[in-house]
Amino acid sequence: VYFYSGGDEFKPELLKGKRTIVTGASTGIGEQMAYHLAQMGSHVLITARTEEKLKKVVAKCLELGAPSAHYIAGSMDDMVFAESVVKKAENLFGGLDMLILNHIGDSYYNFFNGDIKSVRKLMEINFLSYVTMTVAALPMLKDTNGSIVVVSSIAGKIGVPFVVPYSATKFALDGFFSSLRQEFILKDVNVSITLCIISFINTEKALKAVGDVLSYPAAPKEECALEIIKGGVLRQWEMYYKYEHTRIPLLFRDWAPQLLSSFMRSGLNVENLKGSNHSLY
Ligand SMILES: NC(=O)C1=CN([C@@H]2O[C@H](COP(=O)(O)OP(=O)(O)OC[C@H]3O[C@@H](n4cnc5c(N)ncnc54)[C@H](OP(=O)(O)O)[C@@H]3O)[C@@H](O)[C@H]2O)C=CC1
Ligand SMILES: CC(C)CCC[C@@H](C)[C@H]1CC[C@H]2[C@@H]3C(=O)C=C4C[C@@H](O)CC[C@]4(C)[C@H]3CC[C@]12C
Repeated sequence: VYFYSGGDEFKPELLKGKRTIVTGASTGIGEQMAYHLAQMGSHVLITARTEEKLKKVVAKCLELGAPSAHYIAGSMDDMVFAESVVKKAENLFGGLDMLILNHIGDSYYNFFNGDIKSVRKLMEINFLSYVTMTVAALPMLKDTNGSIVVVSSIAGKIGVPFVVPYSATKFALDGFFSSLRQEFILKDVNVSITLCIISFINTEKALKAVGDVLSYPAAPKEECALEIIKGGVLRQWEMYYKYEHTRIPLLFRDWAPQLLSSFMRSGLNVENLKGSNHSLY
């Protein structure tokens, strides 16, 4: 099994001339994915809310060698907007090879505050918009035997404290896309789905959010972005980054969940949590 499954090798040429969408690409891992794709010669359409940042990312993509780079600004809590991103790709490129779903709405790193409205909103941004874009892009992806890449988290596989609503949206993605993958196989739909399980990454937002609470190393966003793209191109069902911070905890999850839980809690400095968000308890 090891030898026969390890045969595929990633080559940057595989992305030359491919037409891609990257969501949440104004900052963080999404921005880095856009740069990698540009360097490898892909056409990119990026999206997020902040137009000024998107403009700068597009300019850098063109500098790096993207044959074309465009942006569309808007918020993913609006499903009409989510759909319009896919339509824009159709108008610009006349087709699509890879849909990279990466954006997330703002979420706090603290005890669950009991605010249901914000849970619903996060579900719309982090989950429903992914579903909406997938449905809209499916006809084009079927034509090209393309790929869907869904960026999730180790917090979408294991219950981690202080990210209650966020974790729920990421678990939902696993349920939806892993089930959909099975149906694609049954229906001979040759569109790959790669679920990305990633651990703590050094993006500005993440470092700011966890502050002094986590004594845990953050991995580099540039490398993470490249590994996500590789996973998508190689049509892997799941990709893990960093390997040791995702695969090993996942091994413990099913066999020693309480040991894993206590290990996770032991690395936290709860007294350093920001503000007083403890109203529910
Ligand atoms: N960083 C980490 O430690 C980890 C990250 N991940 C996952 O990696 C992915 C990228 O994370 P990361 O790079 O850290 O995130 P960032 O916070 O750096 O970037 C989030 C992106 O989403 C955009 N965005 C935010 N709100 C909305 C909205 N309402 N509508 C549309 N776009 C929006 C932001 O741009 P704008 O504000 O302009 O809209 C930005 O481009 C996410 O799926 C995350 O869950 C997983 C595990 C760990
Ligand atoms: C399994 C254990 C051994 C390791 C636990 C690692 C924990 C502490 C890591 C793994 C996933 C990480 C979170 C994440 O996925 C995304 C974000 C969004 C960002 O905007 C703010 C930071 C946040 C909440 C990360 C916080 C730290 C988390 C919980």
